[in-house]
Amino acid sequence: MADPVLQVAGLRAGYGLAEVLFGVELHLSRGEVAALMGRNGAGKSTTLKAIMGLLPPRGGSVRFAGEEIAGWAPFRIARRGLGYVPEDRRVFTELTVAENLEVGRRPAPPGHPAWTPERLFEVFPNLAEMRHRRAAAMSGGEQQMLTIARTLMGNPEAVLLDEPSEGLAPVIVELMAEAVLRMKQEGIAVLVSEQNLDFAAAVADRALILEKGTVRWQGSIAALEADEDVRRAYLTV
Ligand SMILES: Nc1ncnc2c1ncn2[C@@H]1O[C@H](COP(=O)(O)OP(=O)(O)OP(=O)(O)O)[C@@H](O)[C@H]1O
Repeated sequence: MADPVLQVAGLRAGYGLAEVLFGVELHLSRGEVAALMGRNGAGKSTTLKAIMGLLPPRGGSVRFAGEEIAGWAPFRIARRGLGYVPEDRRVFTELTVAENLEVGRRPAPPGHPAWTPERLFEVFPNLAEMRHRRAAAMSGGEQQMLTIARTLMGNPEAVLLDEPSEGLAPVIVELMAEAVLRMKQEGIAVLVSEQNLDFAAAVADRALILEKGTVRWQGSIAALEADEDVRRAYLTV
């Protein structure tokens, strides 16, 4: 396994009395895109929230860039270099696109070129056209793009992306896929929760399939595409 930036072992989490994750095991290598797949309710969002500290892990280990981060507060994890883009867009609706980007600005680690709005506007050309528009006047897909761009302004080493393609128009889904590939080119590792195999195949090197809070299958996207039994057993087809 090539130098994992993120290594999760035996991760358990839940809500109140409900146990949802039963020992999730996964790793993400530097500069790799991996798709966390599985049906509704399998535990994809919960896994990302538990890694990010938004839901305190009840057990297990989360190592990020060589440090144990399980139990850390989310802001501290974000500052350490792990970005998180939730399913529900989190933009400041009263601020413009450019202002939203400034809110996310944090210094880059030594030796890494910092993201600037100009570089981000190359990755997200549709945002460039609306840089002075208030976020309230953007579509859901555009707001989702802006949330990703703002996360990149924090110069993360790795990003957790929760269901980026869900409910978006096909043309925006394509832009989203391009943005994820561009992040990979820039050396950012991405763990993307995704139900859509086409989107996963477009962006990811590898897939992990969750069912009932544990990883049941993992392998290359090509292996997943070739294995109808696995897709039928664990994915919505
Ligand atoms: N805030 C919450 N309180 C209680 N139970 C929750 C909460 N959020 C999620 N769950 C439960 O945890 C389980 C896993 O949900 P999770 O959202 O992680 O699944 P998912 O794989 O991301 O699916 P989806 O695509 O539906 O988001 C489900 O049974 C869900 O009902």
